[in-house]
Amino acid sequence: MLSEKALHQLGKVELHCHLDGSLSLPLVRRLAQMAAITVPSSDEALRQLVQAPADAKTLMDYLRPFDFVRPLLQTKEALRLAAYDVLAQAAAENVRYIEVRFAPELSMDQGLTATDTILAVIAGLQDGMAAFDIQAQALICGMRQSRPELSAAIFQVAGPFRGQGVAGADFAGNEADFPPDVLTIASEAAKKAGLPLTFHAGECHCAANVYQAISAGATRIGHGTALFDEPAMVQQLASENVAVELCLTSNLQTKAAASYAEFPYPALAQAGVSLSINTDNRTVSNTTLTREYALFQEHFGLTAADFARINHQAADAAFLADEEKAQLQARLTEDYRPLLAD
Ligand SMILES: O=c1[nH]cnc2c1ncn2[C@@H]1O[C@H](CO)[C@@H](O)[C@H]1O
Ligand SMILES: [Zn+2]
Repeated sequence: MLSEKALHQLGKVELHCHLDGSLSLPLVRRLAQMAAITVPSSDEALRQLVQAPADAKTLMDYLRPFDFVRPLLQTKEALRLAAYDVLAQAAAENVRYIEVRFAPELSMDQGLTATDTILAVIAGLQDGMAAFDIQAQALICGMRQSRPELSAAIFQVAGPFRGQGVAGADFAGNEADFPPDVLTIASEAAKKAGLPLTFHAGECHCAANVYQAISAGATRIGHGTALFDEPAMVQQLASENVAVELCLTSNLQTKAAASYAEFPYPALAQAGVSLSINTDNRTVSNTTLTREYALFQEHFGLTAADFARINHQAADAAFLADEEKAQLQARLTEDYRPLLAD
């Protein structure tokens, strides 16, 4: 068993982390002040506003705290501080590389353009990379419930930033009512703009969405929870090298998985699917990446060798240029060498 401290010290790669779901409480207070929004003075009361409700029964219940956060992220300064804040948290738990995702359209209520939001987040990531031992890129989310034409336009604007701070594109939000095949215009636009695609899919007991996402060109799947009892599709992911971004705590909160026993990790690992372990939302899910590792150890028996394998798989699935990917792999090899020595 790895101790809490040993889990904390492991080098990590995180591919699925939402900016707006991962703001630290001190930053929430600071942003609220900047936006002249009154928030409760006790941390406990504030936490209730930014955390998924304990009685959430669906993804849509889980997403409620994002409505509270949205007005806090309407300026370039706020977005820049937010990106820095997430890197500070990730670097503190030895994340070597992270892709931080956000939806430009949710920060355009007060006049920012999509380009403004992207530049502000990139600037915050650069601040974080200068301050901490971490590499980072942004992933641009389209919101499924919005007009696909809006997501298409945002991806078009984001395309030129590929490799200059932007990693790729994603779709988040209401999956049950907006499956991948109603978003064709937007996924085509992402691909045309040169953005590799990951897709939240299989988070609403809807394995068909995973299939649709792959057909739409996704090379990674966010969650994939519904793959639990879909051996044929699991096999397809393995043979097509489609990577799955696992988000364990989040899946229990949204009821994407009814229990640990219904989480697809064992089936995916057994089939050799490329995996990563992720928080999804540090604040909304009230977790850390280290805590997720502890849960994987406790419930699925992962060892240092498993964490090494999964982090190398995550690095391989990262939307990074070959040279940067090789550097990241070398760093992970160094990180895990002392743990894997016989
Ligand atoms: O697990 C999730 N499933 C689907 N959408 C999500 C999840 N977590 C966050 N978001 C959505 O993504 C937006 C951009 O970051 C958030 O505002 C939230 O609405
Ligand atoms: Zn997510």
